[in-house]
Amino acid sequence: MVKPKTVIEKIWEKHVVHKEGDQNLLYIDLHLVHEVTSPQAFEGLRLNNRKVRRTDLTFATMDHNVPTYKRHEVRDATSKKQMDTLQQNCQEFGVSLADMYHPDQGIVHVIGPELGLTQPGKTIVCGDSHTSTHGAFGALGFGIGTSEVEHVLATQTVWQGTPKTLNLKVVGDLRPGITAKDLMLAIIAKFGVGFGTGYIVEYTGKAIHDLPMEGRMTICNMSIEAGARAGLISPDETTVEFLRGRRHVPQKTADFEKAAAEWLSLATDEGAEYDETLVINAAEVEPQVTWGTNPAMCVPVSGCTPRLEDVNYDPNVKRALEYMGLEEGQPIESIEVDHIFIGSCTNSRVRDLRNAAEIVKGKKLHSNIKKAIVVPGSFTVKMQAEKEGLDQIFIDAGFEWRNSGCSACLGMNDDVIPSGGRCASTSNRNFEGRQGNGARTHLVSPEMAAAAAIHGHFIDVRQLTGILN
Ligand SMILES: CC(C)[C@H](C(=O)O)[C@@H](O)C(=O)O
Ligand code: SF4
Repeated sequence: MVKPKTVIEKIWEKHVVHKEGDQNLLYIDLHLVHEVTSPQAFEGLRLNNRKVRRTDLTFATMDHNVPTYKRHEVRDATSKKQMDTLQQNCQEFGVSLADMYHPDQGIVHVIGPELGLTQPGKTIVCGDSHTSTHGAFGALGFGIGTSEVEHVLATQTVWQGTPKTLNLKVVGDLRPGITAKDLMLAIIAKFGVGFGTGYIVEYTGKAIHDLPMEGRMTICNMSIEAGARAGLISPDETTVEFLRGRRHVPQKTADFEKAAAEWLSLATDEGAEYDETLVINAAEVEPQVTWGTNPAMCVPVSGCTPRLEDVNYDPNVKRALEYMGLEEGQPIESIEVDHIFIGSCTNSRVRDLRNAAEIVKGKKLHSNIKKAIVVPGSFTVKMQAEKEGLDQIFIDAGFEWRNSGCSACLGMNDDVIPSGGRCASTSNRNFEGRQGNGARTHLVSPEMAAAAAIHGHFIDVRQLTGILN
């Protein structure tokens, strides 16, 4: 009998082209490039007189630094330089680029799946930690450093240590009104920011496979916040249907069906073993809100910030509460916010925007809110959302409707939260200073961000939708 295998083992084995001890040289099927982590890599090629080995497997976009308000107004000199450099490098090395005016432009982890570049079974790298997002498709997506970006550009391979595998098993069903973001925040809150260290995580269980691709991307995206090397979900019919008809998948029906059959065969076999298994019950998950400065500092919206005596006077908790300007034991619902950010590679796809718009529709921003922005993950998302009239729903409520990019997810462009500002954010990181010096970030789902926008403080969105009274 053939030994049952996980999707991780199946993809891994197909891509190891050379081994030295514990180190494996992996062939890379797709290399995504952005302006921040590529300049030195291209410079390295230039100095060594090398070419990009597979320009056909390399795609670049501008996302981190692009202005989302007025496209042509790049105020920051470093941002401008990085974008100009990417433009020149792509031209010189023959790499296709979606620059900030290109219809395919968007956050690198949004456009890969959107264009059908991301496919099951592929090894995908990018000089960006959230490359794990692509794992939603049953692909192995790794974030790599700039020197590795150079290595992949030159050789289309990368060195990786042999991974350990972890089964993050989600039992039970998510209750109505609970999102993939809540589930992932609850997973990190339960198992900690280090549970994935050294592992490639596969998310399994019915609740995971019931999620649409957007929700799966939200889950896999945040694997990195738990220290995982990658996170993925076995491909299934939902994966196949999402990809059907996209630009880079086989176009003829017969060819697509053949590819789809191969993709489905990659799913983890019944009885396959993992190095480690963790279990969470989806039915216990409530809407989540982070109160601290890492994603595990998170509680249900009905909860409170920790009491110091309950956490042994943990200095990290104390410091986080201080930075966040919160009291110990403070009810989450009493926390008032003044900024709202709906966007980032975690939650900026059309479905995310639709879900937020549903909450906002016909309402107005609360007077506590100084600024609320909606930043579509890509130009394509923006166009689709506008076609559906979502932009108008947000604008009527008092939100700003922006152009696509990473925006206020990180303080690398003009969209920063001011010092002392408190933001309900749909992004993935709440580190000190992440959204700007002294800015305070609370990670939530798009629905919860929308609810906070209307009420000026955190509130269980299920109260607004009639799921809870
Ligand atoms: C700028 C880039 C290297 C960085 C990353 O790797 O994740 C960014 O995308 C982030 O989210 O902090
Ligand atoms: S949206 Fe945020 S997390 Fe995603 S790639 Fe951009 S900066 Fe990184």
